[in-house]
Amino acid sequence: MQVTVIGSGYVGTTLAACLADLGHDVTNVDIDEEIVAAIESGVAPIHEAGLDELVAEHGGERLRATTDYDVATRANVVFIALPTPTDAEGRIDTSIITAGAEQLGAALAESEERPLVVVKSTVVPGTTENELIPALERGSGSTVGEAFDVAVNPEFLREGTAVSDFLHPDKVVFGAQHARAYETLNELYAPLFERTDTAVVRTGIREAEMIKYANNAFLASKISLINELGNICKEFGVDAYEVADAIGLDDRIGPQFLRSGVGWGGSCFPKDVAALIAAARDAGYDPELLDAVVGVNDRQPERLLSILDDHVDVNGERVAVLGLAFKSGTDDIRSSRAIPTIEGLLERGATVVGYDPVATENMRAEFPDIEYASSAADALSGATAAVVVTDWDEFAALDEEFDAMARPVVVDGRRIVEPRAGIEYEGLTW
Ligand SMILES: NC(=O)C1=CN([C@@H]2O[C@H](COP(=O)(O)OP(=O)(O)OC[C@H]3O[C@@H](n4cnc5c(N)ncnc54)[C@H](O)[C@@H]3O)[C@@H](O)[C@H]2O)C=CC1
Ligand SMILES: O=C(O)[C@H]1O[C@H](OP(=O)(O)OP(=O)(O)OC[C@H]2O[C@@H](n3ccc(=O)[nH]c3=O)[C@H](O)[C@@H]2O)[C@H](O)[C@@H](O)[C@@H]1O
Repeated sequence: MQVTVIGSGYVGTTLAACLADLGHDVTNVDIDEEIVAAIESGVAPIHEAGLDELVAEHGGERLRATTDYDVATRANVVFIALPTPTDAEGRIDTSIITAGAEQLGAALAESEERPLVVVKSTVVPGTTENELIPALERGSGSTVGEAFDVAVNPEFLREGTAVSDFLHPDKVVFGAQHARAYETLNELYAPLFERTDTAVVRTGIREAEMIKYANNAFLASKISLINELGNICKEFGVDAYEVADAIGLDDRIGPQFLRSGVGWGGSCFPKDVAALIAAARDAGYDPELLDAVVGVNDRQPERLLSILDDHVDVNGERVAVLGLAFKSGTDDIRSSRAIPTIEGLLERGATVVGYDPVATENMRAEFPDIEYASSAADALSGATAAVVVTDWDEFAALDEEFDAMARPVVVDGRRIVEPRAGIEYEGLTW
């Protein structure tokens, strides 16, 4: 099929490269000319395992990129994978996606086919019907069902494992109003369904929008709950990871997302939980539990630092921050727990030296004035303390590197460093 993907960030690029790999002809549209040039020349514009290979194989051929929305006139399916950030009050900010939908509508006015426009971005229930369809109609001067159809197909991939998650999903969700839209999505995903046993959920547009928020809210809540339990464990001298291993054996709980520590960050949990809270409140419901989920998460970096305070006064001391990305496997630092951790250290008068295998340049834009090391060993050398914020595998292998510290205080926010003789080690929830 001919596919256009509007927006070529973490989701749009992964989606386009994977659809090209499944045999479709795909074009990414982005306003960023560097991203477009990268894809055209077969280079992945973001760091994602497996993406380099797919973009190298298909870029410039079955996978194209352009800044021109008019390419959508040739498409059977057009995905919208534009950002849906939150505003200062935590509400979803639909300005980018609405403007994109209107621009897409204008391009679709020239369309020969009746393409299916698929909302991939995460949007609060009602957004597609109340804002995106009207924007497409304004742009095209036509109505839904006449010039184009609309569906919602939320994305559940995780950064760091985006390609593998997309190609091996637990489920795909098709939200639509008409059989024709389900059929088109089915045809598009058919090569994937042939390879994997995937649950397909056919539902309405609002339900599909809500399923995405419910999924993220549930996962964020699960982590905050294990963090709350972990904080209590710590007070009793109990190892929260032993407790998590045991409760995870209960099928009703399950073993995933039970790693307690410095909390959840990233481009989605923080903004999506905030947007759901704001939308619920606007609708007249007070989401007390979700407020607490955010509250527990906000507290974890400060708890990490207060454990550090118990070991050492960091004022005037060099402190290594191991890990800057919001999780391992990505260079994304959006809402990384490293940010409040660095802020807290700077407030305490510490000299901060950060290290991350891939996210340093992104963090440099956020904190241009701290020092960045090119290896964990360099970061630790001469440091009075180290805090671990991201669960990169390489931190598990650190050993004699700690010997070069001025004082080997290590506070681990991710249960990744191997405690050993000679270091003053303490974990956040164990
Ligand atoms: N990052 C993730 O892991 C996931 C994100 N999502 C959702 O997917 C959507 C996109 O997220 P990301 O890919 O992370 O965003 P992103 O910020 O990585 O990428 C967005 C891209 O859109 C481009 N763009 C901005 N305005 C544009 C316009 N008017 N026309 C064309 N391109 C434009 C930007 O240059 C950028 O390349 C959001 O709604 C997000 O909540 C859903 C599941 C996973
Ligand atoms: O909507 C989105 O953007 C995506 O958000 C998350 O994916 P992502 O944020 O990429 O990464 P996760 O693996 O979920 O990790 C999120 C945060 O939770 C933290 N986490 C995760 C698991 C855990 O047990 N403990 C924990 O603290 C991670 O360190 C990270 O900071 C969801 O897992 C995806 O399903 C969803 O598509």
